[in-house]
Parts: sequence; structure tokens; C-alpha cells
Amino acid sequence: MPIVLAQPVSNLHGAVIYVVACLEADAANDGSRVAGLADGEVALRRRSVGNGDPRLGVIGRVPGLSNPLNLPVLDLDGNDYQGAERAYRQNLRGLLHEGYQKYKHGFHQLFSPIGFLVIASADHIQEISQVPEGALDFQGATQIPRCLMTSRMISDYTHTILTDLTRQLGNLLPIIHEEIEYCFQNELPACEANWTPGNIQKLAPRLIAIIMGRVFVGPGLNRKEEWINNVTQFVDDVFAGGWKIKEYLHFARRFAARFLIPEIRQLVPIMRERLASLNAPGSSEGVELHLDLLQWLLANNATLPQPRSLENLAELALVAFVGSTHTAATTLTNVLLDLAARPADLEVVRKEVSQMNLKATGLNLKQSFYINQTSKLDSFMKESQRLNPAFLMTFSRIVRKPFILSNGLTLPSGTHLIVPACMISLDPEIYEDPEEFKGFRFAELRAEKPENMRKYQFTGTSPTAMHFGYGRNGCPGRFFAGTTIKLFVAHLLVKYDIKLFRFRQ
Ligand code: HEM
Repeated sequence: MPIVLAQPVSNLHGAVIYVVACLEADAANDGSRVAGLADGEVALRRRSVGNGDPRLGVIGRVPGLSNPLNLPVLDLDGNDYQGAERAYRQNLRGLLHEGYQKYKHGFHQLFSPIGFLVIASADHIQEISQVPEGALDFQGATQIPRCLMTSRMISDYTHTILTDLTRQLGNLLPIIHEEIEYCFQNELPACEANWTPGNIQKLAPRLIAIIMGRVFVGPGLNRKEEWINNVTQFVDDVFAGGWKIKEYLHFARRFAARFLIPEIRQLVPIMRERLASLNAPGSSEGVELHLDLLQWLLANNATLPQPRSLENLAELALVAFVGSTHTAATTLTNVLLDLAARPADLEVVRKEVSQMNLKATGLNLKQSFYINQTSKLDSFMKESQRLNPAFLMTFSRIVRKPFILSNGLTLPSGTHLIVPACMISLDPEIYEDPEEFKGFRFAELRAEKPENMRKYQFTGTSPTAMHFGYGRNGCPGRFFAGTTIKLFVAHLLVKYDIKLFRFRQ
């Protein structure tokens, strides 16, 4: 009989999360009772970690019903918690809209399948994001499985993205460019004289898996069919999975965990090979260092007093990769659909990107500089994201140390805060004619005054533009995502005409 110990790690108003330490390889897999849990307290979630290491795993959550905050709960009628959950699943957008109309300068709550969520007002985001480090927990709120990553690992990973990946973006451009060229030759339908239909929603995950995959895992794996299939299959399931994935970044990550075992097996030998070639005698010179996340993770890992196992690193890279493939593919899809629907805007963007003079041989520094200057395309992408964001809500955080806001509201430990990013983007006090798609609204705002340059960039985050989150845990991959999407769109517009095409069923 395996020994399985359970320990509550957080007691939110809405959910008790337990962590089990599995002291045998498949300890959690037989569904056996877990020491430390009362009857009916938790449903064991099974997960095999494959290599027999003693590991930690989040096994389940029990929605709790305590609501210590004296704030209105929009979707709860008396004690009808099931009804509230149903409303949340079926009509989250409607609830967020209603909540924003009623309480946009204050706070209110929703009862969700993971318990009470406190919907924070944009007025207080700046203040909330400035609370001392440790008072807010991003990882706990996003439910990244602890079997896959400790919060220290995630910080290391985020750091690697921000430092290595983002700083190297200029050097990465030729690589991204090469993968885009490959995709144009091999992945897009061959266009003869006439219009050729293609389903961008289906194509985008494959394209992103290949293009970004090159920067994540290197050239060995990113074009392999098995790899692309597995990653895109996951993204398909994300769309088919409906509400769960759409609302939460973290669900994408939890689901990812179940799919990744074969990829981890593929990735570890590649990492081992790279390590061996780096450590081989006399190999310090002449060894070609790969420009990819895997290499940076290996290099950073080697500097740690207790380096992590390659399996750990592989999991870390893959979970993040799969999550970001989905978000980047959704963003690319929406930008292309929005462009196809607006031929006049498309011509303006095409004119702008034509000046990039993209060459099959790669990009030079001047061109990479130009990518940063594509204010029309940048603006169009931001407008597309404003009206069709990948996530309705962002800035998911659990309060770990209570604090009092300037409006007198005390947020106790365990409060789950979240921000209705999609509603902030539709606020007429923030955006003129918010329901209207104005492709170049941000380019115009940027041109108004120098301090607007950064604020209204696609990658700019602020309490009024929350689609990449905000503050300490704001998305570190947004610069990479933005550049990749821009380069792809630029190639497409220079080489192709696009228009909306209705598929006959
Ligand atoms: C258009 C595509 C993307 C969108 C819309 C997006 C959105 C987000 C959002 C909303 C968050 C939460 C931020 C917060 O709550 O403050 C986040 C976090 C994160 N994203 Fe992205 N993301 C995208 C692409 C990427 C890419 C390409 C990568 C990897 C290179 C990435 C890596 C991460 C990581 C590691 C975090 C967690 C940050 C932390 O732990 O502090 N994202 N992303």
C-alpha cells in the first residue's frame, strides 16, 4: 500500500487545496484514501509522474461556502450555490458586464466553481499591485500544479523569459523569420490563381507551435509531426473544452500537465545531449550554443547550488509552452480575422509593413528596429486584443497577508482577487466609442504625446489595459508573442491577399 500524506496548503473562502506527497511512484494513482483527509473532503486527482521520483501533486479542491467579505455576490441567490456555478459557467461574460455596470468603482463577488472570486475595480489595481512582495500569490491563484513547478521554479522561468529571451529578441529575429518562411512553404495552403480557403483558427495553433516552438525547444523537435500534433491537439481540446479553459490561464496549465508526458520523454534526451556536448573535454570552444529557451534554462540551472533534474526542467518548459501556444494562437487568429474583415485598414497596415522590405535571407538590425516602429500594425493588434481578448479576466491573485485599501476595504488572507479585463476595455470613460473597432486608435494616442508611446503599445500594460495582466506577475512573454505575431502578419500581407470566406458546412 503506498504511503500518501495530505496537507491543506490553502484555505480559501471558496476552496481548500490539498497537496499530497506521493512517496511511491504511483502512489496517487490507485485512488486510495489519503491520510489526513476527512471523509468526503476531497476527490483524489490522479497523476503519474512517470519516473518514480517522490513528487508533490495537487489532488483536488473542495468548494467551500464561507464568505467572510461583506460584499455583494452577483450570481448567488440565497443559498443556491449550484445555480450560481451554473450561471458562472454559462454566462460569465454577462455577469461581468452586469457587475461592471453596477460596481465598477467598487468591489463585488461572483461565486465560481472554485469558490468566491472578488472582482476588483480598476481604480484600485495600482494600489493592489504595490502591496509588499509575498502579500499576493499569483501561482496559488493560477493553480499551476505543484507537482510541476514550485513557485521558485516559476520565478526562475519568468526571469529566464524576461532576461534571456526578451533581451535576445533582436538576435532571435532571423530564427523566427526562418520558421515563418518554413510555415509559408509547408503549412499554408498552396494558392494558385484563385482564392484558396483556409481555416485560420485551425491553422494558427500549428503555425505558432512551429514558430515559437523553435525558440522554446530548438530545431530538433519543433517541426516534428508528433510534437506539433500533441501540442495542437491540446489546443483543440482547449477550444472544445469550453468555459473552463477560456476563463482561466491556469486551467490551460492544469490540462497541459496531463498531456505532456510523451513530450517530456522526447525533450529530456535532447537536453542530455546538449549537456553532454557542453561538458565534453575541449568543447568549450567551437560548441554551437543554441539560441533557445531550453539552452537558457540549462545554463541557468547549472548555476544553481542544487540544479534541478532534467525532467523537472522539461516539464517547466513544456507547461509554459503549451499555455502560451494557446494564447498566442488565439491572438494571431483574431488579428487576422479582424484584418480580413477591414480591407481599408489592411491596406494601411500592408503599406506600413511593406517598408520593412523583408528578405528571405533574414532580417538585419534596421529591419528589427523597424518592427518596433510599426505603430499601425501594433495599434491594430492592440485594438483586436481589446475587443477579443484571450482571457476575460486576468490579474488572478490570492491574498496571503491581509491589507486595507484606501477605500477602507480589508482584504483578508485567502481572498481570491481577479480583474474583469474585458469590461475595463469596454469602458466609455476609458475608451472613446468603446464598442467600435478603430484599428489605429492606439497609434493616434501614441502620436499625441511622448509619454503615450509605451503606454499604448501592444505590449504596454496598465490598469486600463490588463490583457497581459499587470505588475510583478504581468506576462513576461508578451514581447516575444508581439514580435512573432507582427512578423507573421507582415509576411502574410506582403505575400498574400486575405478576405473573409464563409465555409459551407
Ligand atoms: C498573446 C499571447 C499571450 C497572452 C495574451 C498572455 C497573457 C498572460 C496573462 C494574462 C498572464 C497573467 C498575468 C497577470 O496575472 O498579471 C500571463 C502570465 C504569464 N505568461 Fe503570458 N501571455 C501570452 C504569451 C506568453 C508567451 C509567448 C510566454 C512565454 C514565452 C508567456 C509566459 C507567461 C508566464 C511565464 C507567465 C507567468 C508570469 C509569472 O509567474 O510571474 N506568455 N500571460
